[in-house]
Amino acid sequence: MTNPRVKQLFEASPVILPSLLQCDFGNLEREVRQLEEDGCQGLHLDVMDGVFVPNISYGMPVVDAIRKLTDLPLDVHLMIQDPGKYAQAFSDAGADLLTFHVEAVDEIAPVLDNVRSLNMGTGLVLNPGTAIEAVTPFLNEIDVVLVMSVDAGFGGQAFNPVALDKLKALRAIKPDLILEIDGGVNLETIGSCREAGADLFVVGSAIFRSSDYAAALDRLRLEVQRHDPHSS
Ligand SMILES: O=C(CO)[C@@H](O)[C@H](O)COP(=O)(O)O
Ligand SMILES: [Co+2]
Repeated sequence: MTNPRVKQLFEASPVILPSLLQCDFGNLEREVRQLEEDGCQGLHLDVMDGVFVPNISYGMPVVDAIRKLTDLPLDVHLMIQDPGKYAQAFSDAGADLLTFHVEAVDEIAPVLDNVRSLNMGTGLVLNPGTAIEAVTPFLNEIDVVLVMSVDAGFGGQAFNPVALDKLKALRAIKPDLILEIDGGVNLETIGSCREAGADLFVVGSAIFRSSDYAAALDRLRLEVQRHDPHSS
């Protein structure tokens, strides 16, 4: 891994990554500063195109604006058709780690090559209905598998435990793989995600629906610690 911010993010794991989808975009700078002050070590940015998923969020200009506000690693989750077409633009906008859905491409390998050649970390994403066999042929070529615990497209959905079996299976296949979980991760579900092997925890509602982000983050971090599979 040569991208220094991605290296920094992985070295800090286990890490909670706030998903900005539900932040106050009218006060983006204040939101980012608050998360920095609260000790966040990376940000998760959800890009939706209204085609691959039935929702539209934001694109390169917002990633670029966030890049100008912070040096934190930016984990960009592409929920778009034809992600390879936009890899250069997201690199230019300041993405550090670029993940895309296996369901969104016909041929995975050329898109991975493209992302890697742009010096971003690379990751493949699996929706709850997609089996891990869709990513297993690529595990030596990627940095992260992002396991969705909701169908991609919206924040605030309920956690689907099918993700836990996938995390466990992937961890068993490749013990040093970085595993990310996204969707419905909250105080009730984050412990089981850690036990199943997750390193990066994307959290939207459980932070942004709280009036005190710092307290919400502290409770989540404590729960991750309590369920660390490496501690006795
Ligand atoms: O990728 C997505 C949704 O498609 C996410 O990153 C959500 O934004 C997470 O939000 P919560 O499920 O934690 O509310
Ligand atoms: Co996401």
